[in-house]
Amino acid sequence: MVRYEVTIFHRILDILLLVCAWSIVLGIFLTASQHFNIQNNSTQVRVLLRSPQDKADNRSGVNKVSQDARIVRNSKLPNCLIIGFSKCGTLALRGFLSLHTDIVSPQREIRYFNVFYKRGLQWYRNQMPPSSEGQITLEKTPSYIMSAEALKRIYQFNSSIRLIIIVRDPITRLQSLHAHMFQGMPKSSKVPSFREWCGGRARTARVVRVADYAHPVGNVFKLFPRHQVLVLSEESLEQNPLRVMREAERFLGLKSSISKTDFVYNEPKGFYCFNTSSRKYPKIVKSVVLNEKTGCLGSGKGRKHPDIDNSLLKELVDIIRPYNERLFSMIGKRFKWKNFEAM
Ligand SMILES: Nc1ncnc2c1ncn2[C@@H]1O[C@H](COP(=O)(O)OS(=O)(=O)O)[C@@H](OP(=O)(O)O)[C@H]1O
Repeated sequence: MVRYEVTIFHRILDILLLVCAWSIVLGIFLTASQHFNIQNNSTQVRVLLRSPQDKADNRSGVNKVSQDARIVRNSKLPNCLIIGFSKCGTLALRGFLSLHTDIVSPQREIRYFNVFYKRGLQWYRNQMPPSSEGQITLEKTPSYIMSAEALKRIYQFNSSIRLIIIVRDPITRLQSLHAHMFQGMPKSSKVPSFREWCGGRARTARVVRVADYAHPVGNVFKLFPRHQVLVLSEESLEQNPLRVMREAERFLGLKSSISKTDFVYNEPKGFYCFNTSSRKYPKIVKSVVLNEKTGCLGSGKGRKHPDIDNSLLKELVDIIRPYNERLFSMIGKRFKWKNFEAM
């Protein structure tokens, strides 16, 4: 009886050992096949980019649709951000930079660091266009600079990221904002005049919220070293986009690839627009919302600004000038702003 029980016990032990051994073999097999699959996938992506045409297409961002779907895995998180300021030419700046063969950029403002942060980094990455090794991924959300919290998040995300800031004559920025908020509203709606909108007795506080660049730029400099931050002006971008592109290329450590034939001055629009016959134009059409026929940014850019009477102008200059001076001493350069030069 005892012998019989011992035999049964040995049989059960044998079965258990056999099961264990099979589990180990199966485990090894599954890990190996997974590993093989990953290797295989990345090889697939690399092989896709191997032919000279593929490489050229990918560098210029002109990927065929069928390839796009597969290369999308290759999207990278941004290593350069345009963080502000709204109404200061941020779209033109991002668009013109997208002319560079080594820069890719999503079409929309992603607002990850201030609005959609909870969606996580994988979501943020998924918003980026595909890029090849060595290309810079550039995202622009002009409201980042107005949030100290967003700036901290950017620092935590990548403390060596490159940041671009663009500013503009603050009084023109006020006019631009007014036009943005009220132009195209139905005649029946009560639109405040520019003077009313600038505020009555509470004018200073109202105006300073828009016109003080020094405070938000100071928040950037509290976190990031100066050499990682480029401050540009809308006026230079508007008058000489090529010169601004050269400055940005140097800042990003890129060889110059944007040329004067990439832009054309469009008389009716009153701005430089993309040259529709440039070989880079198909890439631009994918990354910037524009009028495809003219190559100019849409009607939301270059609106007619409200007039300012002389007494209001003088008042605004007196309020704003000290803030400009703070900005200039902080960034170590001055911008010639016509509203302030004249007074
Ligand atoms: N090349 C070119 N084409 C069109 N517009 C140009 C260009 N360069 C600079 N700008 C100026 O850009 C201003 C809009 O700024 P943003 O793009 O930063 O606006 S936004 O915050 O994204 O809404 C816009 O302001 P408004 O003129 O007040 O509409 C333009 O003056």
